[in-house]
Amino acid sequence: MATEGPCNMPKPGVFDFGNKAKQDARKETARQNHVARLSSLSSSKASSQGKHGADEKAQESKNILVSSEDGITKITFNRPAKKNAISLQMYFDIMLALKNASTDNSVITVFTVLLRRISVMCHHPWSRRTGDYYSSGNDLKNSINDAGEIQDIAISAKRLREFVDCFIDFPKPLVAVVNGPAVGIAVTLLGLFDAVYASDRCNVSYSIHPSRSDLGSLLFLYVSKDNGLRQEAAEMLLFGKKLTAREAWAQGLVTEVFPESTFETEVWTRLKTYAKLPPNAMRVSKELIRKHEKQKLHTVNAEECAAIRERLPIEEYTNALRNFLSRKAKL
Ligand SMILES: CCCCCCCCCCC/C=C/C(=O)SCCNC(=O)CCNC(=O)[C@H](O)C(C)(C)COP(=O)(O)OP(=O)(O)OC[C@H]1O[C@@H](n2cnc3c(N)ncnc32)[C@H](O)[C@@H]1OP(=O)(O)O
Repeated sequence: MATEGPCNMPKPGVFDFGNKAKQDARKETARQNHVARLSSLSSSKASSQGKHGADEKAQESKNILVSSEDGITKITFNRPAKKNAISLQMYFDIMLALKNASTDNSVITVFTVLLRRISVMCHHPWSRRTGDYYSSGNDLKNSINDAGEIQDIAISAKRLREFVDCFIDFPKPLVAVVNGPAVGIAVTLLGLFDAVYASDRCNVSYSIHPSRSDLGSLLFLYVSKDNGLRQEAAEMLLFGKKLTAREAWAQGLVTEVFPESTFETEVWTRLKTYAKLPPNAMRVSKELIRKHEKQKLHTVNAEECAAIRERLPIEEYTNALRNFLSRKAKL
């Protein structure tokens, strides 16, 4: 049986587990391609990191834009057609952007989404509004290979651990400007920022269907703390309860909520002021503030990724993916 080249056989439905035995060879090739893809992304990351010095120009990337101005390095999600779902390439682009930002001349690093301009029938020729979503979380197609099979949870879990570690260890002030709903890992990461500014049109949710492969322990650590909010945190993580920006603020996941109409102006004015503060003092201060919890975060991250690798209920996960991909289920 051919194991390379285009597949002219009728394609089995996504996750159609019947009659797959004949396709073992092709599946193995697809698996190897997937691993090779992950490895090549990983090694291109390493080689680009070698090339990028502290002051070199920002990386070029379609779905993750990086720019630096007024002491602020901006890392911008730019995949609006997919609600800013984070593809494999984007994970690596973000890691590279963080690595570069940690040594560039900027004072603060900010995550945000690209603003889209839409034409509206009103006094102003253009009205500005944010893209739909801050991010819809992990791209659910990341763990599917060319043959439509669930693939390589182990390698993904390892990479995921490295990815989250980049946020835990980031040395400069890290700010999220959340001007749209956030889902899944995009919410988990919020707990690792030094400030999270949200517009009142944003909500956060953890995903109601089990396609979430992030098990939420990192986030629980943050939002539950000792502040008596353990049940509320568990409700979001276990049952996928969607929180408004204000509810997320009450849980300590958002620093401040702004009205959508003034969000951009207020937030960026503030950030530009912060970026004029003494950078070294901020770095040292961040190091001291985070020092004691860092080890705990690394431990929880490692445990979570090990649980993803060893204990993820594959059947529930594949069913949920199948339902999403066949448009039967959404958040
Ligand atoms: C360093 C390497 C690391 C390796 C990484 C391995 C990964 C490990 C796992 C990490 C743990 C993370 C967990 C999570 O983040 S779980 C959360 C995943 N997200 C979701 O479950 C959300 C799914 N999306 C939805 O429910 C809806 O799309 C949504 C409610 C967000 C919006 O609905 P709406 O009706 O407004 O829009 P559409 O559904 O029509 O979406 C428009 C297009 O966007 C595509 N889309 C949206 N979200 C995703 C997604 N998360 N993954 C993939 N694609 C997504 C959607 O399919 C539409 O595309 P088409 O127009 O082509 O159909």
